[in-house]
Amino acid sequence: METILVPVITSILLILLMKKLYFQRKTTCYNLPPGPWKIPIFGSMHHLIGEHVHHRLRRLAKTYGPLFHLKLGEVDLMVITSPELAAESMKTHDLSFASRPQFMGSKIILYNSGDIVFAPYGKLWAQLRKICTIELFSSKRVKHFRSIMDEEGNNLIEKIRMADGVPVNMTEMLLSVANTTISRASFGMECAQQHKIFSAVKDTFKYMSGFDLADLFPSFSFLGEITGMRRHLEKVHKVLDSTLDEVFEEHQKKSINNSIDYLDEDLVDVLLRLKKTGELDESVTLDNLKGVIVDLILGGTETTSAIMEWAMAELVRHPEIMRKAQSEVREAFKGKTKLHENDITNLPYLTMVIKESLRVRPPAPILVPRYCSETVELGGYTIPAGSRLLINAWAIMRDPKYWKDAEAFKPERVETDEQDFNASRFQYMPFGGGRRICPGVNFGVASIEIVLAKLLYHFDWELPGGKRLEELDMEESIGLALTKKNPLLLVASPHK
Ligand code: HEM
Repeated sequence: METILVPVITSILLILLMKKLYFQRKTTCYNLPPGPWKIPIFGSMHHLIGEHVHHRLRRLAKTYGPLFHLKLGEVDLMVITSPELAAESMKTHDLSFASRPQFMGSKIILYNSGDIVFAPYGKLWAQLRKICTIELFSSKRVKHFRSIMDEEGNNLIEKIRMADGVPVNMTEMLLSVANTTISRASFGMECAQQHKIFSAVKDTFKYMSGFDLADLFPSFSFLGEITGMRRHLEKVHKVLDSTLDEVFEEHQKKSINNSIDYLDEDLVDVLLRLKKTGELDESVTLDNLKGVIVDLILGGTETTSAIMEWAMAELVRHPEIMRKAQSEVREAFKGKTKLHENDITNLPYLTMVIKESLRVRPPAPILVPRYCSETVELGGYTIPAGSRLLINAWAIMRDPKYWKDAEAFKPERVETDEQDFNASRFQYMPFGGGRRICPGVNFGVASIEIVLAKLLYHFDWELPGGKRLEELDMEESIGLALTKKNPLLLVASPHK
């Protein structure tokens, strides 16, 4: 019976899809950017198979130019691979591209995309974004959170010390530091539900890329049913939602019994205070606040740990650069038994190492997709309303047209090239750009800086088992962020 059902269902599906796509095609006739050849129904999907999407998209840009078009099922996807066009989309036409596409994952997990990352451009997004800028990541608050980063950095140093020369799994340890830092900033010191929440979030990110069948054929929502995606997401959402409810309730109870000082507030406290004091628009619900917390975990954990991991791998591969970075830190803090975060403010060479790591290994290589809300002209082509836009920041930041010796890891280049985090020149934009630029830049960079400074100050580093530097594999894997495929194992010897 099953053997008959599968081809029957597939055929019905194909007929329905063809009919729909045929009628769609007849109604539109735009001057679209060029793109590779397509097959019926699936369009250019087959061009994305075989390697990581940022690599594949760079290869396609070499043939079709800095703005090309992919038809992926029902979706028109535009891909930008030049700073000029990135600026056009994020500056000149910032408003037209300020929205996000709506994915099944973001709708189910993030309260109908009622969070910051996936909210369509509009009133809700503006409210949540304002909370981020004024409250969650204000310089005062980030300064306060630096003490959490400091403590977590010290705990890491102790763990590595205890390994006593046995190779340590830096990948695992750095992720744990990033997770604990975000957890403490969000929920406070003790959060019994932390692991449940983090593992539920981890369970969902693979459905947020927009490349799932249900997201490429959005008007055929039953595809989510057939592939099992909807069921899985709903199950995870239920666990995540009820656990976040518990955390919010506990915080609410705590705030009724005690008044909490500004600097003792964790991020859940801040969100609840804003809700209680009526500083938020009435349309902002508790679900939106839970969505914000999920965003902080999604956006602020693996991105930060990935860059610390890549930076350590690059430093170990380049002993000259490692020596220079270590000399800077060791000279600055000579004689101290412990580095305090207050001291870690003026380390220009370390900042260069971080900026260069973000250039060669941006944690979000194709940023976060944008949605075109009105038809615009871009680079001499028409981008129809409803198209999705990807900016291949990874390819732009490795383009030899803009970067000398582009593939090489050279922190010194930061002295001559402008690499600011605000993407004022769109050759460098690890945090995106325009009005949806990452709001967690200061938080992220502070944690990376504090942890790396401590690692470099306290230890000398080498590969285990007498491995040669060239043997350190730098293979990539893409999950929530661009990470090393294989864990980074290093031997640490305490610096006397
Ligand atoms: C090295 C660390 C990080 C990198 C490379 C990074 C990168 C990015 C990128 C590329 C975007 C999309 C920007 C765009 O569309 O133009 C983004 C958005 C976002 N990031 Fe980050 N991020 C980092 C750390 C953080 C941290 C620590 C947090 C919070 C704890 C955070 C929260 C967010 C949020 C909420 C958004 C959505 C903004 C919006 O849509 O308005 N990120 N990030």
